[in-house]
Amino acid sequence: MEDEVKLFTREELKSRNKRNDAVLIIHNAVYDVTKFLEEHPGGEEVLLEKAGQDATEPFEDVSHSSDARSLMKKYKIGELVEADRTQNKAAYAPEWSNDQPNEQGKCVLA
Ligand code: HEM
Repeated sequence: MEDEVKLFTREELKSRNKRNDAVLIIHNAVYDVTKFLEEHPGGEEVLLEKAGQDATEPFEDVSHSSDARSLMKKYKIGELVEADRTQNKAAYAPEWSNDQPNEQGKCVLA
C-alpha cells in the first residue's frame, strides 16, 4: 500500500494555491512545495503565482539544473489521474520521456 502513487485531478488541486498549502503540477506529477517556498532560489513569488496549476512550461523555460530536478523528487506527492495528463510532455523535455512521437530524423545528404 505504501508504494501506491497517490492520484489527483487538476480540479482538486486548483485551490491549493496558498502560502500554507502550495502544490505544482510539473510533467504530470504533483509537488507539494509549501515547505520549499522560502528555499527556492528563484523566489517564492514565482511558485505561488503558479501554485495549484500546471507549471511545466515556466519550469522548463528557466532550464532548471539537474540539481533542481533531483531536488524536486523530495517534494513529489503523487501524479495526475490518467484523464488529466498532458500527452505532449516530450515537447517540453524530450529527455524525460520514453516515447518520442516527434522523432523526425531528417537527414540531408549533400
Ligand atoms: C519543485 C519545483 C522546483 C524546484 C525544485 C526548483 C528549484 C530551483 C533551483 C535549485 C534553482 C537554482 C538554479 C538551478 O539549479 O537550476 C531554481 C531557480 C529558478 N527557478 Fe525554480 N524550482 C522549481 C520550480 C520552479 C517554477 C515552477 C518556476 C517558475 C514558475 C521556477 C522559477 C525559477 C527561476 C526564475 C529561477 C532562477 C533564479 C535565478 O537564476 O536568479 N522554479 N529553481
